[in-house]
Amino acid sequence: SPVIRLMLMQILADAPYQFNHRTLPEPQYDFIVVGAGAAGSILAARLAETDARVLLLEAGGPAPPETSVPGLMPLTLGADVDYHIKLNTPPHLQQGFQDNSSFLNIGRTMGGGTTINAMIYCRCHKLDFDSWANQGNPGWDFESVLPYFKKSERYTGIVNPNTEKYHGRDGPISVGPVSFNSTATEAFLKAGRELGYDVVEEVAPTRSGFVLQLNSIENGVRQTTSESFLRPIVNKSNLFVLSGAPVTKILFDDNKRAIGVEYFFNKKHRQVRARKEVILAAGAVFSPQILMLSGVGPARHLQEMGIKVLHKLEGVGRNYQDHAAIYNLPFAVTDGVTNSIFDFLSPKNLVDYIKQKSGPWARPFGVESPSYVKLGDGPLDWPDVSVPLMNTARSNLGLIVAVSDGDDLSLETFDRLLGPLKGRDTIAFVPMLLRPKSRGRVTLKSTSPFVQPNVDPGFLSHPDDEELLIRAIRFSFSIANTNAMKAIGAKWLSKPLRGCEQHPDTSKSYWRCFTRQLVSSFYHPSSTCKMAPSSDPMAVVSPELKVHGLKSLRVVDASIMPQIVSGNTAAPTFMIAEKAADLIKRDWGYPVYPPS
Ligand SMILES: Cc1cc2nc3c(=O)[nH]c(=O)nc-3n(C[C@H](O)[C@H](O)[C@H](O)COP(=O)(O)OP(=O)(O)OC[C@H]3O[C@@H](n4cnc5c(N)ncnc54)[C@H](O)[C@@H]3O)c2cc1C
Repeated sequence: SPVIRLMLMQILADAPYQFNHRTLPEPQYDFIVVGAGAAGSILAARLAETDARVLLLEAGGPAPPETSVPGLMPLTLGADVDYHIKLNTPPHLQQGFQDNSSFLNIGRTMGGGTTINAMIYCRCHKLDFDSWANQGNPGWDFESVLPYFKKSERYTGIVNPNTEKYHGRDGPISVGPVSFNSTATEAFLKAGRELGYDVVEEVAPTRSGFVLQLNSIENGVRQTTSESFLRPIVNKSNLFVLSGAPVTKILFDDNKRAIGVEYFFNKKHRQVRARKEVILAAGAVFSPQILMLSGVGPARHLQEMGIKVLHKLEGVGRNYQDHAAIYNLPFAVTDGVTNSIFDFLSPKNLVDYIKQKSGPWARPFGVESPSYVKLGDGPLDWPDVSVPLMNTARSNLGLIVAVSDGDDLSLETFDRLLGPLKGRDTIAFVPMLLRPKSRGRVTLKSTSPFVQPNVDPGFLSHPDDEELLIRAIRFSFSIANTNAMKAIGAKWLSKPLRGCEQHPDTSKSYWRCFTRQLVSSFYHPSSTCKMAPSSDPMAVVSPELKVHGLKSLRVVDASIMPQIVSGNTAAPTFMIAEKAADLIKRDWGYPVYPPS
């Protein structure tokens, strides 16, 4: 509520900057960046290092104060800073959710996903990027992109001679190890060793095993790309940031050159011109929506929608990938070994946070430690499954999540899965696929830019994905059955899901039924504007991120990933923006200082 937000603004010295302007943008800029999310905020800031004039347009409003507090992350889900898109899934899937489908959360505010996400800083695997390069994208192999990962990072952890060369120490985004591990997390890492896995550093290029997590948090305050990159340069005269200004269309001349955009601000449609380039950074759902609304995309779909085809590009909105996950595999644990909802409600902990930025409010909410393992077939040592430990499961959290409308399980499923754990300390595993073979699609629902597009995530449409997710569930149970986890009392108490009772308890057919009912998003939509050479029928952008067949238009965000990375998508998106900034500067003759 506005009153609570006002109170928080008074209490929190580090509330996000408001980026308010009293004037409207000028009629023309050199570069127009669409979307101030993970990628857009970085890109606009880097372009403004030159003397070019840069306009950054963001659909959402300023980041509200609660977003700066790591422990309050669940409050943002389903709130006004979240697009909260109901997924389109076939009727045999997701029956465990309200109305048979779950939500996809996407940030709609300054900083985009970085303002509402779980702040996990993940470098992913060397082979992710080598495989991008092998698909015809020179310059995107691991060795070439590593400097761009390091460029945005300000690592605050101690020096480790084995991994120091993979860290950046001078970038704008503060990254550090989790400030506190619960007893449950210690047990989880021990369980990994018991199962024969190493405990490894997140930035190791071939990381495989149980991982010590890194977070983008500094002194108890969330680090977003808008706070880290834009706030320090708000007074630069060549950068104009406008929030609350959704772009509705790209404007083209007769030569298919992007010459500006149409946007909506203060109840009016307006136009602004770009002298050099328009750059879409609206994320994997909205960059394809804007392209399609502008007549760029799959011809038949555009015609069906009554949109004049300016340029046929079959790949726009296709090739959609997300880390399909079972969000909640909850286990009861001994009281006190994990974070509890009551820690958040204690007045002492609130005062600690306000005074010293310490305590549970200062910690990343939820995931403290992931594991990356290979459970599928294939010759390479390239993990295909991740099972993170959530140190506070939803049963414990029922209260908060229900208030924020973020929990979308049906009441019946909630009751069977989490009911038996009510009032107990719990942990949950989140088994997920790192490189799903299924592909989904973003299509238009309406020609209105204010109607969210359809998102069909394609979950389990490839049969191998279902098999692997079942293996991932079983792997979660092997973790729970280790001595280390038994020592903290890990116990499966959930009742069989309705509709799955006919299958013998914990049999493969039971888990198949369970998987189909509960598969959902891990909030990592990507790959809908695939970077690939034009010979690839799904290609949307070139390795320079220029939209094929059009001029002066690029896409720079998570949508360009040819294949989703094997881990959380924010840090790879920072890298994409850092690299794109240099590609653009070089093209226009601005000085480029290659990162070390
Ligand atoms: C709940 C949640 C938890 C997550 N947890 C993690 C995590 O812990 N670690 C991690 O690495 N990743 C995490 N992610 C994913 C990560 O945040 C995203 O992958 C990342 O933000 C994608 O960056 P992007 O630049 O492609 O898009 P976004 O960050 O989504 O930015 C796109 C921006 O464009 C704006 N926009 C959209 N349409 C328009 C328009 N028409 N005009 C103008 N602006 C527009 C949006 O409002 C948004 O601000 C999480 C995501 C969510 C939602």
